[in-house]
Amino acid sequence: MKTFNRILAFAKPYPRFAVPYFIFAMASTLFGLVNFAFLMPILDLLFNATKSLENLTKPVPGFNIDYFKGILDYYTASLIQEYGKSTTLIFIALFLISTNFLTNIFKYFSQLINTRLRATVIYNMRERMFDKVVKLDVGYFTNQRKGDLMSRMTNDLGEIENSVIGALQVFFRDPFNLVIYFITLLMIQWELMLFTLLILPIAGLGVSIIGKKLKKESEESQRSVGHILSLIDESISGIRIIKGFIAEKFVINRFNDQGKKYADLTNSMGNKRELASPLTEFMGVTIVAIILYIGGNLVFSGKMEASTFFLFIICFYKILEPVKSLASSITSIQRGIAAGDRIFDILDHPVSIEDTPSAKTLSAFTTGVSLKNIGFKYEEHEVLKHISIDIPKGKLIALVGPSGGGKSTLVDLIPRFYDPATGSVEIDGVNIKDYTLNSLRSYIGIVTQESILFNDTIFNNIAFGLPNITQEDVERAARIANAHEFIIRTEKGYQTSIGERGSKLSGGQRQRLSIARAVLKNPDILILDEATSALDNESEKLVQEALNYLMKDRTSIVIAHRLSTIRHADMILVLDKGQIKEQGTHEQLLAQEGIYYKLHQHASETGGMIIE
Ligand SMILES: Nc1ncnc2c1ncn2[C@@H]1O[C@H](COP(=O)(O)OP(=O)(O)OP(=O)(O)O)[C@@H](O)[C@H]1O
Repeated sequence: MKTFNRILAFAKPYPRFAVPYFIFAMASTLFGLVNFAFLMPILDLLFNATKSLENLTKPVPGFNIDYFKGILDYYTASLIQEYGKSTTLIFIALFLISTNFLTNIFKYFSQLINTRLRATVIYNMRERMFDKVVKLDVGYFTNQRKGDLMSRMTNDLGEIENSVIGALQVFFRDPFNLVIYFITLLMIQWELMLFTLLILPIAGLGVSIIGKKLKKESEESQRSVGHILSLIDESISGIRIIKGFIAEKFVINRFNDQGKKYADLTNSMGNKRELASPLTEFMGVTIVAIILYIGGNLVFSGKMEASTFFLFIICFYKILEPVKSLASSITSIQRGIAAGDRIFDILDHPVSIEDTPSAKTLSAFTTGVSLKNIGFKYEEHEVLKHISIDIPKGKLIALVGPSGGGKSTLVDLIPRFYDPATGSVEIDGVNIKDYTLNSLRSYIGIVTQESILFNDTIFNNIAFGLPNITQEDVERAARIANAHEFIIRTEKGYQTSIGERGSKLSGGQRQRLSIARAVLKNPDILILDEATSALDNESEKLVQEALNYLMKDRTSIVIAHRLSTIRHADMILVLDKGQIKEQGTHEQLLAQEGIYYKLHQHASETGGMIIE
């Protein structure tokens, strides 16, 4: 129930939906009831049971069925006396049509409110989820979580849209209908009504058992969708490797296994879900049969009029409808709640890297960045140990070392993608945790090994996230990054869309766009993870030139793979197994004939790239 309430809370403030909905639903039900009431005089007319006006007096007002029936009898008799039976039938039929029209028009209005409620809740939930996902710590996003996250943001929300909000409609509308019909039935024949009231809960029991089973299966099935999405994502992004390794059969089998699991679950859930409605209907009809027997005998013995009994039966049927939909809602809501739980799992996930209450704005960078006795673990895996580095402003620091040595982890600590377990990162002597994240990151530019581009225009990829950027600004950055020439040769220039992850561009072009983005941001501190894949000579030259410009006069920390970059570095740090093993300039390190010396030897033989 807690999850249900939390989902509902996305519709706040409630009165904007509840008040108009209540008015329309009430009007619709009341007109529906009046509509049925007109069936009584029609039946009396057809069966020739209408009393004549002389035998009738205007009924005394009161809140009971006799009064309403008395009124109908009285006016029907008056109409018959004045216009004859056939014309009276037309009148009543016209009343029937008008009340039915009103019933449906109000029903339609109430549906409109529901539709808006549904759209609002889903819109708000999706927005809140995306907001949260973007704010989650970098460490949250592992590969297996990607598909799961996508599944929660699409399927689980869809599930909520279909089940919970659908059920909400039923929960709002049907209890109200039920009460009105119950009151009417009580007014018609309370003994008969009390009897039915006793039997109805038995019908509900089976349904609630089905609902509980469904919730468990539903959780499993949503997890399974997450796996399926991960597999699709992995296979599409890795299609070259799959084909290259002739691994199609392997991935197809893996996918089919997961698909089969999901199909079995869907099947089993469908079997249970579909049982709810026929089960209640069957129970309902059994009860109607009993009522028919008891009520019929009341009519035979003259204790109840045939038309009144008819109204009772119709009202009872009317009750079955909401009971049935309430029953199926109880089952479908279980799936929605399972989906809701998965969504709240994300919304409630703690974010550990955020501004402290006393965080200040970093407003100037004057002396340098220092890492003081840093230690870091990924869960239990110790990755960095006792790292201390001073990076004076304006210097270029190259990080080299074997793969898995901890280079990427180390640079991730500077923009606070992770916080160190021990020690501190300081800017101008102040722990970066004392600065606001936004101000800290506004001083840092990042160029990653794989160019991270988005499915948007070239302009938007370069101006990415920066406010008030003009065409001139973007062009200037692109020229500096050696990208302008190729951009203007594309179909729509800066307005050309580059496809998903920049798939319509070459590797070198992608790199130059990421460099242009960093040039435009003009950060004081640059973190650069040099691409390891070699480009052709021409492209390599263009990229290198662009990088050289980008690093000029900045404080740069480079995970370096190119000897040319490393040679220019003011200081080279050799990181191995999480520790700084060697430190110095190119010449100093070569003279030591240690790890750097070996890496350099190897790189010289393989064409200038230090790649382990
Ligand atoms: N998200 C993570 N969760 C758990 N362990 C991780 C994670 N990221 C990296 N590691 C581990 O931390 C160690 C250091 O990884 P890191 O990526 O920092 O090394 P690196 O020197 O940058 O390597 P490379 O040059 O290959 O990129 C590795 O042993 C790696 O397996």
